[in-house]
Parts: sequence; structure tokens; C-alpha cells
Amino acid sequence: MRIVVLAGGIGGARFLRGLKAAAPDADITVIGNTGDDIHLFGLKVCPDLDTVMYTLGGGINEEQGWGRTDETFQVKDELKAYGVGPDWFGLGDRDFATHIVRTQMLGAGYPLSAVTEALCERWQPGVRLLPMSDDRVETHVAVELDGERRAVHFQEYWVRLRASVDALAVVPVGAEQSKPAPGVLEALAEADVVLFPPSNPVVSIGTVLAVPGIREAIAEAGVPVVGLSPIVGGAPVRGMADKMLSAIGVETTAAAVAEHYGSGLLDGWLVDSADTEAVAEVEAAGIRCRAVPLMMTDLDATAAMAREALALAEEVRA
Ligand SMILES: O=c1nc2n(C[C@H](O)[C@H](O)[C@H](O)CO)c3cc(O)ccc3cc-2c(=O)[nH]1
Repeated sequence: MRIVVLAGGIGGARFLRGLKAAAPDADITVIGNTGDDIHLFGLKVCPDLDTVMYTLGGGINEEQGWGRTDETFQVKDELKAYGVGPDWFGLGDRDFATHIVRTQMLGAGYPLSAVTEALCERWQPGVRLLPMSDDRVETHVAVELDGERRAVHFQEYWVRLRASVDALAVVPVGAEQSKPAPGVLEALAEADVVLFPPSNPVVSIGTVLAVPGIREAIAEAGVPVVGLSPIVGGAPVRGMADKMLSAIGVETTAAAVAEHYGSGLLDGWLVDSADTEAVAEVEAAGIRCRAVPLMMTDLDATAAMAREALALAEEVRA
């Protein structure tokens, strides 16, 4: 079975671990969000691609869900001693090596998709990891700070400001001019099923869908598209997705997120058992819906979620 998964960072990566356990023989292609990418200290950092790569490759810091295990921060401390910032973004020494290799290869003329493939040679994530695009797309968030409206990079909003101010708008800068990376449209055309993990619907999956051609390719694939709600009991399971949803005028409920994707895109939607009352609303919107446990507490629970998603895909296919 060929499965294509659109993924952000932590939620997407952990779901993929469960999916691999649930479908060990499946051929899995991951289309990763690169709107979170940031240039720091002359280096290109791709947090979501790296989170997927490290998580599936066994190098992730399990507690925080991003960055490397057994990490040290000597380079960061040295940079700080030179007064060179920003110091609000935690790049560790081991992680720095990934960004140096990536930046060196990009400088030599390799596209991000080829660089990602090369990095995955080391990590062997057991999936084909593709950036959504080789073109630069950068998510910016409009905020009001000290009475002034300005746009900040997504990472500045997420990490430095901790989403403490309202997001007035979220813009994937460059998305309109971007093209899907090599392999993305082909993977979608050959897919048997497309899954949306419980990733952020605005800044993760929403950004992947903002690359012209990807949304259309999913619709044209004519295969079941099934998503898992990142909202449980009216709050994000992780992260600050509520702030992002408010910015685009979508309520923080499992049903509202399904309706935001819409029946033109989604065939099936899983909500948590705590949100059973959402099932009727989602089904009324033309999307098949089931309530099942959606907390990724451990590998078994996550694999069970993946099995439910694949079962729902078969149900809508029939
Ligand atoms: O909350 C944080 N998240 C950090 N993240 C996670 C990241 O900001 C976001 O969680 C994702 O971009 C959202 O998917 C990092 C991810 C990386 O790959 C590399 C470095 C960081 C650094 C931080 C950090 O300092 N604080």
C-alpha cells in the first residue's frame, strides 16, 4: 500500500512512528512542511523536516520532541559570548552539524529535496521524506507589538513570543510562486491513501496545501483522504494551534477544523472519544467521521490511531 502523509513537526513525526508500526509493509511518502524554515547564523534550519528525520531515525530528544538527544549548547553559548544572536532559538551542537551540511549542499547547488535525501541516508527514517517545495516559503505572522502592527517570522512568534499575543494574520510568504518539490505530485498520483496527521491545520498542513498544485493533486488522486483531529475537547493536544486557528477565523473544535479542510478535500475525519458530539456535525458536512482515542501517549496508542485512520480510509473507499 502506498501512503502519502502531509506532515508538520512533532505531531506529524510521532504519528508517523505509529503509522510505520501499524503498516510495516507500506510504502510511505511524507510531504513535509518547510514554512517553518529559518535562516540563522548563515545556516538554513528546517525544523519540521529534521523533527521527522530525527524522530523516525532514532535521534530525537524525546522529552521536547524537537532537536537532538544528548545535546550540548557550546556553539550557542560561544555565539552569545560574541553578542551574536538570536539566543531565543535553541540550536544544539549536534543539530548545528545538520544545518551546516544542509547549507553547504544548498550552496553547492543541490535543491532542498536532494539535500533532504542525502541527510536521510544517515538517519534511515524508513519513509521517503520530501520537502513540500524546493522553493523558499516562509510563514510570517502579523502581530501587534507595543501598539504597532508588524510581521514576524513564525519561529519568532512560536518560540520567542510563545504565541503570547494574538496572531492577526498568518501568511506563507512565497507560497504562491512556489512549485511542489520533485516527487510530490508523482507520489500523490500513485497514492492509495492520503493522511493528515494531527498536525497544525494552519501552519503545518495548511502551508503544505498552500503550494500550488498540491491541493489539486490530492483531490485528483481520487483516493481516500483521512485526517486526525489535532484538537481534543476544544483545545490543541500540543502547541498553540488555537492562536493560529483564530487568525484564520476557525473555531478551536474538532468539527470546525474538519469543516475548514472541507468535504472537497477530506473524505474521513477522526475525532477523539471526548468529542463524540462532533461526529454528527462533521458527517452533516459530508465527511465520514468516527470518534476514537487520539492521544499519542505511546507507540501502541499511536499505532492504534493509525490503524483507525487506515480502516476509515477503507470504509470510505468501499
Ligand atoms: O520551543 C522551541 N522549539 C524549538 N524548535 C521546534 C520548532 O520551533 C517548532 O516546534 C516547529 O517549527 C513547529 O513545528 C526547534 C526545532 C528545531 O528543529 C531546531 C531548533 C528548535 C529550537 C526550538 C526552541 O528553542 N524552542
